[in-house]
Amino acid sequence: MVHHAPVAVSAPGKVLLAGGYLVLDREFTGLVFGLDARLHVIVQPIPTRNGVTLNEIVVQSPQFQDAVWEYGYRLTERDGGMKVTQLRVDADLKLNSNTFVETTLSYALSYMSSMAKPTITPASITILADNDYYSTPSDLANGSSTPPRFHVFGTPISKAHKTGLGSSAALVTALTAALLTYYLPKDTLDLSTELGKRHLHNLAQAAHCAAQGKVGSGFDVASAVYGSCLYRRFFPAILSNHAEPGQANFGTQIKAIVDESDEVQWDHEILKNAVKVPRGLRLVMCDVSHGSQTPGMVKQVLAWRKEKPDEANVIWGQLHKHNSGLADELKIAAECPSGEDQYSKVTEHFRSIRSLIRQMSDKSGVPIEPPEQTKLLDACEKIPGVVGGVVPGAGGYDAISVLVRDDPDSLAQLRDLLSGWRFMGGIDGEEISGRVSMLGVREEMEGVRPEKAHVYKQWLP
Ligand SMILES: Nc1ncnc2c1ncn2[C@@H]1O[C@H](COP(=O)(O)OP(=O)(O)OP(=O)(O)O)[C@@H](O)[C@H]1O
Ligand SMILES: C[C@@](O)(CCOP(=O)(O)O)CC(=O)O
Repeated sequence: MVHHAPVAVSAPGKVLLAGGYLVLDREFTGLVFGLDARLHVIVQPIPTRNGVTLNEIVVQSPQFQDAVWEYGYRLTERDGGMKVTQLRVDADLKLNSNTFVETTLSYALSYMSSMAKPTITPASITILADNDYYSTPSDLANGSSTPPRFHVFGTPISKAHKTGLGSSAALVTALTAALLTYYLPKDTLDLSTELGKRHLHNLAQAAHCAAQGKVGSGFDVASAVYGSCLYRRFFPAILSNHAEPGQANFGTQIKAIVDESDEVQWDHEILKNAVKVPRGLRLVMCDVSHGSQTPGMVKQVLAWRKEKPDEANVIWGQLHKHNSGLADELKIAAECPSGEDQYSKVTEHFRSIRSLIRQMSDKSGVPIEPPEQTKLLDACEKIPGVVGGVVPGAGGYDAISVLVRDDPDSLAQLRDLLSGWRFMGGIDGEEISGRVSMLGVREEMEGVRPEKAHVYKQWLP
C-alpha cells in the first residue's frame, strides 16, 4: 500500500469590504480581505481499527457534537468520476450529513482519479476552525479567561452561531488543498506555484458552487485561495452545465474545468497588488449576536435592478467609483504616507459608499444598511481613531466592519462602545435584540498555506 505522509493546510476567512452585489456582475470588482481566522484541515493515514473497510475516508470536526462523517468511495463506470457515499447512516442521515465535506471529497477525488491515477488510500481527516468563525460563550468573548486554541463548542455545527467569516469557502479550499497535497506528487501539483493555486481555485470554486447549490460570485473561495485582493468574478456558465459526480463524463469534465482545456477557460481576475492596508490601521469585525440575515436579499436586489435598470445602474456606477476609490486611496496611504490628514479621502469614500448603500436599500426595499446598523456605524465613526465603517458583503443585521487606528486607545474606545451597545431591530415583522461584540480577527494578506501537521497533534484521533 502507498504510504502518504500527514499533511496540514489552512485557508483564511473573508470580508467583502466593498462591492457587495456589484461583484456578482463581471463589469465590477469586489474589495475582499482575507482574515486571520483560519480553517485548518489535516489529512493522515487512517489509524487501524476494527471495522475500517477498504476504501474509507473518515472526517471529523472535534469542536462540534456528532461531527464524524464516514465515507466510502469507488470509481464509477462511464467516466463518472469517484462516487463518494456516506457510510453507516441511519434514519437521521439528513441531520448528520455534511454537504460541503461530501461534495469536496467527490470533486477532489474525481479530479485526481482523472489524471495520473494516484492511489487513493484510506485516510483520516480532521477539521479545526479558529474560534472567531462562531460566536463564543461570553467568558471567551470578554477575555476573562485565556481562550483555548480551538474551542470545543459542544453543539452540533448546525446549532453554532456563525459570525459570517466564510467558514464553508475556507473549509472547501483547505480540504481541497489538503487532499491534493496528500495524494498527488509535488511535480504533478505544487500549491506554491501560480499554476498550482489556479488549479486549486478552479476545483474549489466548482465544489463550493455544487455544495451551495448555486453559482455566486465566488469572492469567498478566491480570497481563501489568494488572500486579500481586488476580485473580478468568473463567467458563471463555466460551472452551470457540467455533469454531477457519478454521471457519465463527469471525470473528463471536471479535469477540463480545473486544468482549462481549449473550450473551458476561466476569466476571473485576482489583483493582489491593488489591495493594501496602511501600517498603523487595521480592520475590525463586529458581530451582531442574535442578528439574522434576511433570506433572499440577493434575489430581491437583483430583481429590483432588472425591473429598474436605469435607477439601479446610476447607483451601481457611483458605488463602483467609490469602491475603487477606497482601494486606491488605501494603497496610496500605504505606499506614501502624507501627514496627519492622510486618511481623509479614505473616510470620504467610506461615507459615500454608506450613503449609496442606503439609497440602494431604500429603492430595492432590502435592508442592506438597516437603521439599527446606521446608528451603530454612526456611533463608531465618532470615535477619533475610526477612519470609516460599512456593512460588509450582503449587509443586513449580521456584522459591521470598521477600519481603525491600530493603537490601544482607539481600540479600547471602540471596544467600550460596542460592549455597552444594545441592538434592537425588526426583521420581517419579528423583533430581535442582541449585543455586539468585537471579534479578535483582522485583515491578512496571505491565502491558503501549508502548515506543520504535528502542531495539531493533540486534536487528532
Ligand atoms: N468547522 C467545521 N467543520 C465541518 N464543517 C464545517 C465547519 N464549518 C463550516 N462547515 C460546513 O459549512 C457549512 C456552513 O456554510 P455556510 O455557507 O452556511 O456558512 P459560511 O460559509 O460560514 O457563511 P457566510 O458565507 O455567511 O460567511 C456547515 O453547515 C458545514 O457543512
Ligand atoms: C451579495 C454578495 O455580493 C456578497 C455576499 O457576501 P456575504 O456572504 O454577506 O459575505 C453575493 C456574492 O458575491 O456571491
